[in-house]
Amino acid sequence: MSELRSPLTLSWRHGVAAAVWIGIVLLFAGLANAYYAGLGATVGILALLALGMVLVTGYAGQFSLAVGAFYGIGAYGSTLLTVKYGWYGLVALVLAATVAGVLGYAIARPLFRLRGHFLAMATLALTEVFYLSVNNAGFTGGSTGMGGIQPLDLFGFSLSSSASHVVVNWVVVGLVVWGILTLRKGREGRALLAIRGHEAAAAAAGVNIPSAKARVFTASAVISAVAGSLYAHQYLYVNPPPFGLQTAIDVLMIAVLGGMRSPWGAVIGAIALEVIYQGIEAILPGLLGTGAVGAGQQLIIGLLLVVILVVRPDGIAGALGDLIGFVRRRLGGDRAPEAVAPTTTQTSTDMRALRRQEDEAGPVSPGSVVLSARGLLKRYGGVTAVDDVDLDIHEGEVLAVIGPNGAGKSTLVNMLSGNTPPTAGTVTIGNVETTSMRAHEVARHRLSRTFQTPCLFEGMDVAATVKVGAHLRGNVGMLRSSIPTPAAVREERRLADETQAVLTRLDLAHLADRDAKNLSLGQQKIVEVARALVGQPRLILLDEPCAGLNKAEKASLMQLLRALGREGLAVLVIEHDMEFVMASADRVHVLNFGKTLRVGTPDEVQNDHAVIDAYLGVATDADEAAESVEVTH
Ligand SMILES: Nc1ncnc2c1ncn2[C@@H]1O[C@H](COP(=O)(O)OP(=O)(O)OP(=O)(O)O)[C@@H](O)[C@H]1O
Repeated sequence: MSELRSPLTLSWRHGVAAAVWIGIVLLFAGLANAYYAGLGATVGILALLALGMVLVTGYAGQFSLAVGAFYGIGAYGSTLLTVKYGWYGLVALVLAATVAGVLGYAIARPLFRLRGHFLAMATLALTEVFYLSVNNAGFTGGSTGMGGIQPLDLFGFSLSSSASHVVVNWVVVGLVVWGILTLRKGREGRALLAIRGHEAAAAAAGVNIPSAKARVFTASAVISAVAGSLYAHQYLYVNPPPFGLQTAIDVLMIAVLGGMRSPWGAVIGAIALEVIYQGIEAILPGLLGTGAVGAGQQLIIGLLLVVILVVRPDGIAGALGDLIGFVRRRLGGDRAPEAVAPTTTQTSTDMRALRRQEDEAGPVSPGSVVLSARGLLKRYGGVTAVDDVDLDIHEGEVLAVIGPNGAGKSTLVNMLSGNTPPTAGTVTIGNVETTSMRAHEVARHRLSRTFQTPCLFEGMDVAATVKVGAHLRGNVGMLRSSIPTPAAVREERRLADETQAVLTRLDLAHLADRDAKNLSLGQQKIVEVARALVGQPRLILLDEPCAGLNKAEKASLMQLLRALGREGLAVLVIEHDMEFVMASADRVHVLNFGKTLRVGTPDEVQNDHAVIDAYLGVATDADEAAESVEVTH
């Protein structure tokens, strides 16, 4: 269902879901004997650890194995505070989780400069460092560990039975699942998914990537520490092994098995792994003898993971999600989503005639300079991609940047938007110099952009993809959108309305709940334009928006750009389609080998011999070149 139609809200359905959850937990706690209740409580702790991994790895796409360290901080923190200093258990739990959160936040910035397997190695090293530290430190009891921990006391009610552990652990799991599901519907959750999908596009939408990664890592550290604290109060004894590499690997197995992209994956994975272990323990001794259990478990789980990774990388939760979708469609009589043909209300495709109509609709009168670039230079080693370019974009103006392949057009736009730092030169937006700002900081000056290759986000529908562009139109943070507070709900409604307005304007409303990645290239390009517009920019940069568009769609886009200009927006468009450029632009900036070749009106440029020679091709006369309808590269 579209994110627009399934908004962030607090309804009676949440109450029913909570009642069902608690009912199942109480039923299990009441029916299970002490052995199975203990097992159930431990599975709850593992589910919590996997939920932390879902946040960092599944949502934000950052592969972290630091879970062992924060789990241990929670367990040892609670133990030290309660056993050595006599603190009240709940207060110790909160303090241990706070310490884990603060530590997580402090190390996140340097840590997330790393990517991929370097990040995985560094986070695994954190777990190992923690393990070695507690294993060798005297005050933690070294390899012997520490005992004497008392059961958690919940306002006079001692949680000493296995049944009470089940209830507490699974209520905490339920709260975290709800928080993570809710987070996904708000601006912070969307920002995380956008980071996972395409960092440059997320930054261009105004997402502060280092800060978002640090916050999600902090949240994950806190969840892991709470799990550690619950572990300590359940087992009443801590020693180093549960907080080492093996736990990090077990939690990874749970997340992979259940599915990393959904909090349900963590719950399903934790239960499934335990059921598989129990099944192997029950069946294997009869077949191969008791000695085969250990190796058999490793082998079967390993094979299962390989199969899951190959067949269903989104795990059991992903497969179940598809099954539920299928059943719902069958019951509702819906058909599976089909490819949607490009649609447009545009009937005429004669761009010159349309331009005349647009000019009659109201003249575009360029206002003050919105963006000014001076002496922009970009070198990549020996290649000078952009060479001493000056450029001004005015309010209400459509400026086209054209030039042969490799002329430096995309590099120029990347420097204007903060995606690429210039080697020399300055960029000023309004009165503010933005030269050395990063993309998310430049976006705050109401600059939006699209990319040459559409940058969409895995698993997001069109509505949510577009809503990412409204990131800077809201300010609700991670905690408030996980709860969700009335302010968060109000903000989401406003963002949904603004998104709906842009979708309607761009003829995309009927695609709102389609997976954006499944659309045609042309539709994906328009979705990107919508994402850029929903942020209500004063300057929009479009990198080859016509690629993949049919004639009618190009004509619609051309009319849209003219209309945006009339509304006072400054538009910079890179395009190879000359018919589109000549019809939509007020001025054309021609680049060749990184240098400015000519700046002028469409008429001036298309009659310029230097431009014809360099870009439009050696023509016998200017008119012939002007007639060159489409230049493809
Ligand atoms: N990250 C990079 N590292 C090295 N060279 C680069 C990099 N990005 C661009 N270049 C080089 O800079 C020059 C300009 O590239 P750019 O992509 O800006 O051109 P363009 O005009 O946008 O081309 P096209 O129309 O094909 O998109 C090219 O020679 C390109 O190979």
